[in-house]
Parts: sequence; structure tokens; C-alpha cells
Amino acid sequence: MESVNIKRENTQKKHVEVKKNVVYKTDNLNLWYGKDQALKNIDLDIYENDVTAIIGPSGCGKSTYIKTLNRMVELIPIVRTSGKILYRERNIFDKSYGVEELRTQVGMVFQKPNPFPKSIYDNVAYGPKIHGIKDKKLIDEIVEKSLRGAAIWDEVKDRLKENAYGLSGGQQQRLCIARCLAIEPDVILMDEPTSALDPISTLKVEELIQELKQNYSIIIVTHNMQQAARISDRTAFFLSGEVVEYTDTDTLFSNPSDKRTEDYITGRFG
Ligand SMILES: Nc1ncnc2c1ncn2[C@@H]1O[C@H](COP(=O)(O)OP(=O)(O)OP(=O)(O)O)[C@@H](O)[C@H]1O
Repeated sequence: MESVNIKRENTQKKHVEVKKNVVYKTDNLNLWYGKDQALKNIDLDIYENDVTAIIGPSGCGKSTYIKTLNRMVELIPIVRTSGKILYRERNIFDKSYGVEELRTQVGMVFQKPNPFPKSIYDNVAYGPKIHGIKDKKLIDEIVEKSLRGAAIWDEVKDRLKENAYGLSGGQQQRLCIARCLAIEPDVILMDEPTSALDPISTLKVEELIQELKQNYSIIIVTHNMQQAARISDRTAFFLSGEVVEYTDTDTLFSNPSDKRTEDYITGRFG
């Protein structure tokens, strides 16, 4: 069970109201798997250069929501949606919006590290190559920059030609983050990116997320409320497919406005 009192470790992170650009605007989104409704009337504005955490009990729709943001849910034939998701003011459900175009802007990191069965170098070079970059020197530069950006360069620079499967789980996850950075996305979606990692690797990925938010907007699903409290600027609490509360992380954990949020963060359910 999660601890009863979740305090922000770094009190200097107190939310300061600065006018930020909206990256994603979710407007009355509903989603059904067949007859079962998994998301209900979701309205959420996600801000630029924020880390936005999505929390809530198992089955409340967290993964479904972030997989809707890059249209991954479309791979499931029984899925039906209504409402709008505007990414940089464009409705991602518009027929004219190509999914490939969206995914060059929006990268994703999954729960389990999923490197390709290729070398460390090729894992990172893959995205730029399929986007048509052929210049070897430029690809070398992108690979190094991405691995540095994912805080793994020093650990792998002498073994770039080795298979990625030889890396530890934590290193594989940072490699997957590097693979995501190589396509120079605007937004990074993370679906429980540390749940398969040990505490030290988790800390490294959390520190990395803090650095990455200087340049990217990050949306992270996490089961771990302490993690949400440590690393996020804003938190949305989902329950049974609805957003119960969405506010700055300090307020959500110290002074929630909804009784259900309070019950959840104090470990009374979930
Ligand atoms: N492919 C699918 N087909 C049918 N129903 C699904 C599918 N994926 C998810 N669901 C249902 O949608 C609801 C929300 O699931 P989702 O995985 O989004 O929740 P979650 O909050 O991410 O859960 P967890 O924390 O356990 O990963 C659940 O009732 C789930 O059973």
C-alpha cells in the first residue's frame, strides 16, 4: 500500500503559475472497447515542458488515455471514440492527419524495455534512417546526441556494435528513451516506464525525466504515487474512466479538492 503522507521532497518545486502553451487539449473524449466504456468525458489540457502524471487504480483507463494521444488504440479493432484531441491545435482524429506524422512528434516509452534485437547503435539509428536520413556522419551524430540525452552514452560508447539485449534492464530502458529522442519528438509518452526496473535504475530514469522536461513535454502513467509526487508538475487522478481531479501536483497531494482523490492518495483504496 502507498504511504499515507506523500510530501514533495523538493519544496522549491512549488508550482508557480506561469502561462504555458497547451500541447494537448482533450475535449470531451469518450472511448469504448466494444460496449464497454473505458474513458468518459475527458477534458484535459497538457502543458508544454511539464511532466504530467496520470495516476489512478488498476483498470481506470490510464494506459488507454495515453495510447489515445498517439492513436495507438486504433490498432484495436473494437475501439470507438468520440470527442476531440487537439495536438498543437490540430485534431488528431481528423482524416487528413497521418498517424506517421503524429508519431514523429510524439514518442512513446513502454512499461517493459523493448529494444530491437539489433546493436545499440542500430536501435538508435533506426528512427532517423526510416525518416530518410542517409548521411552516416549525421546518423553518428544523432546516435551520440540521443544516447547522451538519455544519460547512457558513457556506459555504452565503447560497445555500440554490441547487441542491445546485453544491457541491463535499466540500461535498456534508457536506450529506448534514446531511441525515442533520436526522432526529435515534441512530446514523450511514458507508460509506467520504471515499473520493471530496480530502485537505482528507477532513480536514474526519474532524474533523466527531470532533465528531459527542459526540452520536451512528458506525460507519464505511473502506479507509484511517490513517483508522481517526486517528478511531476501536474497530476490527473483517473477513476473508472473519468478524471476526478487534475491540478498541480503539490495541491493534488497536499490539498485535494475531491474526497475520492483524498481516499486514493491516503491509501484507502486502489
Ligand atoms: N484491448 C482491450 N480490449 C478490451 N478492453 C480493454 C482493452 N484494454 C483495456 N481494456 C479495458 O479498459 C479499461 C481500462 O484499461 P486500462 O488498461 O486503460 O487501465 P489502466 O488504468 O491503465 O490499468 P492498469 O493500471 O492495470 O494498467 C479496463 O476495464 C480494461 O479491462
